[in-house]
Amino acid sequence: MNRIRCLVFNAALGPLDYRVPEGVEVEPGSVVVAPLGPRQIIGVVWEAERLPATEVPANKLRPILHVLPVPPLPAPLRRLIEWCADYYVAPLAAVARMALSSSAALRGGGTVTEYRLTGHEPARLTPQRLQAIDLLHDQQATIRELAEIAGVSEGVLRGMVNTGILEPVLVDSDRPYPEPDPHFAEHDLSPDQRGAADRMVTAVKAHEFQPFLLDGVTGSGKTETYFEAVSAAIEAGRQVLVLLPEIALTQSFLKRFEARFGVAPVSWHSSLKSSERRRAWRQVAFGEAKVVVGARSALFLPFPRLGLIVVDEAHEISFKQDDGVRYNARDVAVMRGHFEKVPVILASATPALESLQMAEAGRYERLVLPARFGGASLPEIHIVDLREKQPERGRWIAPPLVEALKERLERGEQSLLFLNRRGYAPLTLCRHCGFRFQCPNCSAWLVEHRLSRRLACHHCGHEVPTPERCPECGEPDCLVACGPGVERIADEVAEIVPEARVALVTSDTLTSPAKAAEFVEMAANKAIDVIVGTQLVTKGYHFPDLTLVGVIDADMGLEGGDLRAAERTYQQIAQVAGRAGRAEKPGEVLIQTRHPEAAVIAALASGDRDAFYEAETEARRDAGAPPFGRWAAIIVSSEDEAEAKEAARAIGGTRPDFNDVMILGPAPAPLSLLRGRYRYRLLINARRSSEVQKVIREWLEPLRFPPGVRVAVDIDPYSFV
Ligand SMILES: Nc1ncnc2c1ncn2[C@@H]1O[C@H](COP(=O)(O)OP(=O)(O)OP(=O)(O)O)[C@@H](O)[C@H]1O
Ligand SMILES: [Zn+2]
Repeated sequence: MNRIRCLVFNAALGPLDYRVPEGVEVEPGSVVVAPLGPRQIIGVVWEAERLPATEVPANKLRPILHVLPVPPLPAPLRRLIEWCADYYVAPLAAVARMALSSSAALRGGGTVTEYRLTGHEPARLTPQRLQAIDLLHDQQATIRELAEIAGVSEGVLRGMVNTGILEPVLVDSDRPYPEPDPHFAEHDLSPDQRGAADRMVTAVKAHEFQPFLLDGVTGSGKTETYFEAVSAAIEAGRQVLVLLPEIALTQSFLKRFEARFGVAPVSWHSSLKSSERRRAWRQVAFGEAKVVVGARSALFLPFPRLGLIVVDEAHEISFKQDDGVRYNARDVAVMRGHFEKVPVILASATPALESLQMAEAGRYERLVLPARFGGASLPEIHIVDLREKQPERGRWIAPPLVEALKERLERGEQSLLFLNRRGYAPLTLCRHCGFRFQCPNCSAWLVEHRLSRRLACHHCGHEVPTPERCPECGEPDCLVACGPGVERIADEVAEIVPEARVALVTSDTLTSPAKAAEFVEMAANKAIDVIVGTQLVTKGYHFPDLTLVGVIDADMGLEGGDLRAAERTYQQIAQVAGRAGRAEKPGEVLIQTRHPEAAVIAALASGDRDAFYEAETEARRDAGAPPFGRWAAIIVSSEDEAEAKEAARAIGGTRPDFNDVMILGPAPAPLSLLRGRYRYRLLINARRSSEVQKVIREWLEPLRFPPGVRVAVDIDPYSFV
């Protein structure tokens, strides 16, 4: 058989058939280069019977040009790609592209030239060269990447190579990673940890699909416990994938992994240099990289010998991708485990209701760690009713929290204040004329960032310098900040306890893995007294001297009114509370709220997680919401408002009529303008058993739209804006 079918990476084309020239070997999964008109395209050989296409007569078939020097995408990964395309109503090629995530890796191994400082510094330097020298310490990368880091042109750097300030280094992109040693530093596990670990290890050894919900309170040692399963997989000669929700968490994970296994694992995330990406992808594909820790995109790496998947902090919503292929990495991880026939561990102290429900139904095995490791107790939780205990005018920290902060400082212990809002203030207006700063590309207010003296949109990244005068009425010094952001809270802390060393931790300050590492280092060495942070500091971290957690505004997350608002609030506050008192010294948590009577606040105060989840489960059941019913969204957008509206109306006008499917809209999306595109949404609610995907596919397939219109389908949406 020398006819092959290829999945090609061109949005406008379906699968194409080609001929395999004499002497060339391909198999399903092979990555090939094929001609398309005068151009060349990359394709993946696929089983023809699984990928219908129009048959081309044999004499018209063009031969493929060559096979790329990488192993074929393994069959379980091909099945996963098909499943994702089908489940998330996405083009197969768009999903497959996520597996071929390093184009350099596809071209083969070989060497890359990178550059680094030599230490030689001429006496006279241009300002640009000085800037480059300042910023390139400890960096080694290609000229293009260094230019980005240093903020100078590639020409400047080339000049520096010529004068010996920078030197070339040849890097072999196929050099292997050091191997983790499963027995490097084994820990004695507590009886609860042992019980859970044994179950997971048995499943790893049996090499069978088994999802586990590792449900352990904060500080119970979930990481140490699943490390046992990782160890068993390495020993069995298999590869392991650990998914983390954020790059910021990777740093402390790398350290802990190294302490247990002797070397750091291979990491995979969006800020890898291209040479690191190429090396990691190839080492994974050849089965050489043993343990990979990564963000959700690591899920599509071509592991040939996977033995275990771990999803840590599995409840995190950042596992949901909200553009391109809109998938949920937690769910896709379970499916990959299914196709690979390996166990999948979902670890969390605050599991998603969906995951608990799967455990209830017997589909996941629930392993419980009911207590903190080493005898530490869970922190005491107190509610601060803001209606009775008001902060001073223009302040946000109420007297009980002020007192607690001062006390910690006197005792030399650390505090953490949590507010999930970046910047100084969420809204800025003119005192004189009432003008409000709005994003030109989005229906959203600009957020003041005082540290960088800018007003920024948190949706599209649009930024302007904070003006001296109101752009509307021209008054000078008339801008007022409304409401708090973390920067404002940090200022307030500095006023309350001026001697305290305050660290602001948000995605604006922890901008790289190196910055994250620096923060962890400082906090662990007690060079920080008070941490003020967004959701970035709520999970994963383990600082033994941190004994006070203050939640500035527990009501904030409840305002949006979205399906998961209460659950998310519970998770966020329980996680941040879980940072307190993790070692010998007991922890205390103060939660500021105007609604102490709200079910979620009451549950947090009493620590009665089960009651909260039960009530929430009943509410979801009544509403036909997940996991009992299905939601899906269709989002229509265009830069032209009328065009978007017309397309949404056309979709609405052909809505199918089913008894068990309810279709709402089209209506302008709550965020009706985003990144310059006008948006309309339709929401679909269906009973669990009905096939929402099939309904949507058949509904949208016959419709045609102008080229400027985008129609996105979001199955199991998390975002309702
Ligand atoms: N068996 C053990 N031997 C030694 N140290 C342990 C053991 N189990 C846990 N620890 C230590 O206890 C601390 C808390 O454990 P870990 O961070 O794994 O908890 P966790 O359950 O992941 O918490 P969270 O969900 O809050 O992130 C860590 O410093 C960890 O190294
Ligand atoms: Zn914007």
